[in-house]
Amino acid sequence: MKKPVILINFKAYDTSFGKKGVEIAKQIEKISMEYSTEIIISVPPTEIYRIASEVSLPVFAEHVDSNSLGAYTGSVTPEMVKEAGGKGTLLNHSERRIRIDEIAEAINRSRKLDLDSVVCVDRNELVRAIGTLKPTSILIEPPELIGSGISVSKARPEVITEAVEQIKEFPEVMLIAGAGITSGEDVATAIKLGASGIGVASAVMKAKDPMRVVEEFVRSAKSV
Ligand SMILES: O=C[C@H](O)COP(=O)(O)O
Repeated sequence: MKKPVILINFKAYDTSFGKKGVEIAKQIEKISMEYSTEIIISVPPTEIYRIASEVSLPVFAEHVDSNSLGAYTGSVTPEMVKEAGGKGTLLNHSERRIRIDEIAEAINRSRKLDLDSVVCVDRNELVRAIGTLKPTSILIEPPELIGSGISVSKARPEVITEAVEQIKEFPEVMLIAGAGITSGEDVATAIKLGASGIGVASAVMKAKDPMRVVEEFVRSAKSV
């Protein structure tokens, strides 16, 4: 993962899958190329293969299961993500919590497969505990701000600065901030507060013109 990290989580909006999902991914790819900036997208499991085949962006899973291969109906494992063309995974998103032992197992399996892991936490108290597991990155998101349009950068800047302090114990782990990121200013503020980048969903996936939004985010991230 490269700084500034811009991670766009597709979630499960009506724009997140099928032709619309591919279309948004292609628009994001255009901006990524134009600005020579890596943009990571995390997509639903059904879309990993399709989107990874259509664009050159790093495609992440929104979640993986940590069970081993075998008789586990419905599971999506790191091995499957890798085979589908994925480059990494989100873990423990507020909308998809998993246990700490599952997080640890998923990080280790991902690492062995050369997949990046981005572990979401909802509060500063968890940064150290997750940092010791050495994921590629920790994404801190106060849950009450997710999807609110009120950004963590403006409403809870102390969450970012505290997490940035705590992550210093783990120099190989990056700290990303998310929740309610809506404007270029939100992106720039998060980075100025010390974050390595941002995670975002609704401002892009629900936008009338996602390209315009992504372009504004990238320009702001690069301007800091
Ligand atoms: O994974 C992304 C986060 O949950 C942020 O979502 P949001 O940008 O809609 O607030």
